[in-house]
Amino acid sequence: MTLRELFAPFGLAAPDVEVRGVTHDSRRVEPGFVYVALPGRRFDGHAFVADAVARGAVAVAGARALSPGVPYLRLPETELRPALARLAAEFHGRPSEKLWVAGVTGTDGKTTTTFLLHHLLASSGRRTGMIGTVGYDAGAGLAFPEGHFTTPEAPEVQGLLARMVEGGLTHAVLEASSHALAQHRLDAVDFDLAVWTHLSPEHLDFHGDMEGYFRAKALLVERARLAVLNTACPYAMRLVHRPHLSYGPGGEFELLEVHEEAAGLAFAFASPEGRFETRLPMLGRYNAENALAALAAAYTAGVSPERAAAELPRFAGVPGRMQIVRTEPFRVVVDFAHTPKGLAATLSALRPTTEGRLVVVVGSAGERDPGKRAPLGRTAVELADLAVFTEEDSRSEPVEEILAELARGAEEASGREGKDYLLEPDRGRAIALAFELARPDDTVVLAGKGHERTLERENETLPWNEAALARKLLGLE
Ligand SMILES: CC(=O)N[C@H]1[C@@H](OP(=O)(O)OP(=O)(O)OC[C@H]2O[C@@H](n3ccc(=O)[nH]c3=O)[C@H](O)[C@@H]2O)O[C@H](CO)[C@@H](O)[C@@H]1O[C@H](C)C(=O)N[C@@H](C)C(=O)N[C@H](CCC(=O)O)C(=O)O
Ligand SMILES: Nc1ncnc2c1ncn2[C@@H]1O[C@H](COP(=O)(O)OP(=O)(O)OP(=O)(O)O)[C@@H](O)[C@H]1O
Repeated sequence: MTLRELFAPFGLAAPDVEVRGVTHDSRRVEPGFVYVALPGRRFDGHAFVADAVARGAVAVAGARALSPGVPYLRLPETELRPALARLAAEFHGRPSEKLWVAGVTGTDGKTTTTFLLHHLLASSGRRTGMIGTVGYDAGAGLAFPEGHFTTPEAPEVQGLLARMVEGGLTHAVLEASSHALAQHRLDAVDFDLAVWTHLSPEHLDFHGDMEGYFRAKALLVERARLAVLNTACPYAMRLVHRPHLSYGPGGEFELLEVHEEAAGLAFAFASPEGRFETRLPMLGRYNAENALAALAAAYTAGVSPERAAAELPRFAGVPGRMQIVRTEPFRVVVDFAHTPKGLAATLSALRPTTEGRLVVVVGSAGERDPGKRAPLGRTAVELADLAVFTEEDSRSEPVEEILAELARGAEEASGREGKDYLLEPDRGRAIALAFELARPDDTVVLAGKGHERTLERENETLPWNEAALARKLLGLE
């Protein structure tokens, strides 16, 4: 594509030079790129215009009075991010228009519902890609890029969608974070479907209040042709004026019975095509709700509830999210929970199907949110029977100090009797210790690392794969 073609819709005459990319980050500029300067919290992208041009940018977009020496698209500041999205989409040939695209939004459940929908579409013969917190799959299997977001910036989103189109994919499922929606990262994505899980207070520092948070999420529903809305979420019910299908109590898709078992969930659901029974190899009752959302979403793409019910038992799970490593003689689960609330949800979800004790291995990251350490320690001993406190990306902070904070929280726990926690700074040894101490019918939860592929220490970054390490220590591989 040439610069003339790319800038014409913005009313700027530009020469016929070939454009080779679009980016908002001067460090990623290569010869032939268009650089879009964005004002940020830490930097003002306009300060890097000269740098971008020196690296070979053939044009710049920005909001300030500048003479960069290459064609300059000057826009009001509020239009820069939307323009970044539009330029990236045009550069990549508007790939979302060639795909059936679903966006999944909500406070919790986005990753799980995205994976479930991807599974239902792919297993019923639709070549499907995915972009989300865990990573992306543009057709060649799941990739776990470092520093990956839930929803990447517009140039990455559009680039990945273009790879999907080139690879012959026909469907894509995207996690849509509220940050991404507010920051126009998904502006130029043509959504066929919006899936809404539920809304509860989060990220209010960014959005101001619940209303701002709701408005950001609502953008997805307003932009999509059709929505799948949760009847149990009052915020979703404010969007029923939009074309939609409902799931949840009284909805078109409804859970009829849910049984929690050691290796997963067995449930029945009502659908527009009748009642079906299925099994989901996932733990946690809320995952039946995520599955229901995915069943309704897949239905809108033409996957019958009968077919979907037959495919759910083959779901491989979400890497690092309540991932079952094995079930006997004691159960081992890897989960990403790394906040007090997340850990409480995970431990509470596992308790009903744990006949023996609940053992948790957990740590808290260095250089991040130190205030959560003591509450994490406290939650661990209040809701588990035994906690092993260990490292979790301690970075430049001494592990012992982080462990001391976790232990301090544990000591404050109500109803605590005696010593129900241990300290082992080395994560691998901590996991091995938990396995040594586990008895038949116990559940051992390895919390905090989930799908992540590195463990950060002061002077080294180790490759990490918690589920693989657990399997190795258990002699399973
Ligand atoms: C709070 C937030 O959303 N921050 C986003 C914001 O960062 P910022 O305002 O600090 O940007 P900045 O570092 O000041 O830089 C300003 C501009 O100068 C550019 N720059 C900077 C330095 C340089 O040498 N050259 C250069 O061009 C930057 O690329 C940027 O365009 O603008 C950046 C560029 O667009 C984003 O990458 C960055 O996301 C950061 C990484 C982030 O952590 N975002 C999180 C909060 C996020 O989006 N999370 C959601 C999930 C939330 C959830 O549900 O949990 C997600 O979708 O991942
Ligand atoms: N439907 C749901 N209702 C309430 N809580 C849920 C639901 N689904 C998931 N959760 C909780 O949220 C946690 C994260 O789930 P998931 O990864 O699917 O959400 P997410 O919205 O994608 O968050 P992230 O982007 O951080 O991964 C789960 O471990 C569970 O505790």
